[in-house]
Amino acid sequence: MLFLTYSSHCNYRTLFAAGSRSRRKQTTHASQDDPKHLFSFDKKKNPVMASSLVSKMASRAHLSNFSEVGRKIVGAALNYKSLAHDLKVPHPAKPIIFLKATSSYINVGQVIEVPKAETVNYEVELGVVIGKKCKRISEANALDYIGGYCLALDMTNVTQIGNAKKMSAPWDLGKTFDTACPVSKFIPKESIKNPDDVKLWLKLNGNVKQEESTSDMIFSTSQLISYVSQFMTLEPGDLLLTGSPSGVGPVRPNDVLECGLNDLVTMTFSVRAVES
Ligand SMILES: O=C(O)/C=C/C(=O)CC(=O)C(=O)O
Repeated sequence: MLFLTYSSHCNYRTLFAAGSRSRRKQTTHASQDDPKHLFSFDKKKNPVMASSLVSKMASRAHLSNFSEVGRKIVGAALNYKSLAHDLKVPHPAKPIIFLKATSSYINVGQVIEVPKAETVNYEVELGVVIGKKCKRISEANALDYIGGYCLALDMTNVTQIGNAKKMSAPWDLGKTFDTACPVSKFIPKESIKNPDDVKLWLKLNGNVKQEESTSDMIFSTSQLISYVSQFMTLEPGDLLLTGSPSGVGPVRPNDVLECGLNDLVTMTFSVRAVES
């Protein structure tokens, strides 16, 4: 059970237990949330501090479940200079934004499904988990609204996107099929000092296919958050996929994808065929 704001009914023990369970599963950053450290003040003498602490813990527990509680996944396409160079396309003048349904999330242990007669590409990406509700925020303030991060794969059905392009139709069927958004555990915001300078890599069956720093992004993390927030309210738990560097390519049944972000997280997913 989670309490998002402090109230007279708030039960520190229950709330702490929720946060603690979540941390055990999701992170190794025990020291900063060590209960002894967090509770080394007198709650009766410091009610404001207690209230703020409870909110902070509730918020962390909530965000660490972003793939269950988030209401949208917003993607940025063609956001790496290296990919634009590979594809021989100009840099977009404004971010190219698409949505993925949250039903496309899968977590480690689940399998990516690929229709037998269609081509699905892997795309490794930095995912930004929104921490606070925001609407029409400036680039200067955008990083304040980040709650944390994850490593993500923006699995993309290029057969469907090709069909959509021919009809000038939206890309949805190529971006938001079931299993199209494999994600890692939640990475606390403090673990990444600068989201515009983290290293992403991906191996397909043990061979490196993608390896790039987010410093190659065309639009920075703050530019993307600010831009998206001009059009839609971003809410806690929403995920922003920041685009994929060069080296994207197709997966086949029984392939194994392994990817990583700095030395913070790695994740592995396998691929299976399903009927088209
Ligand atoms: O043009 C296509 O067929 C597909 C493009 C993408 O999937 C682009 C991205 O999503 C990206 O660059 O991250």
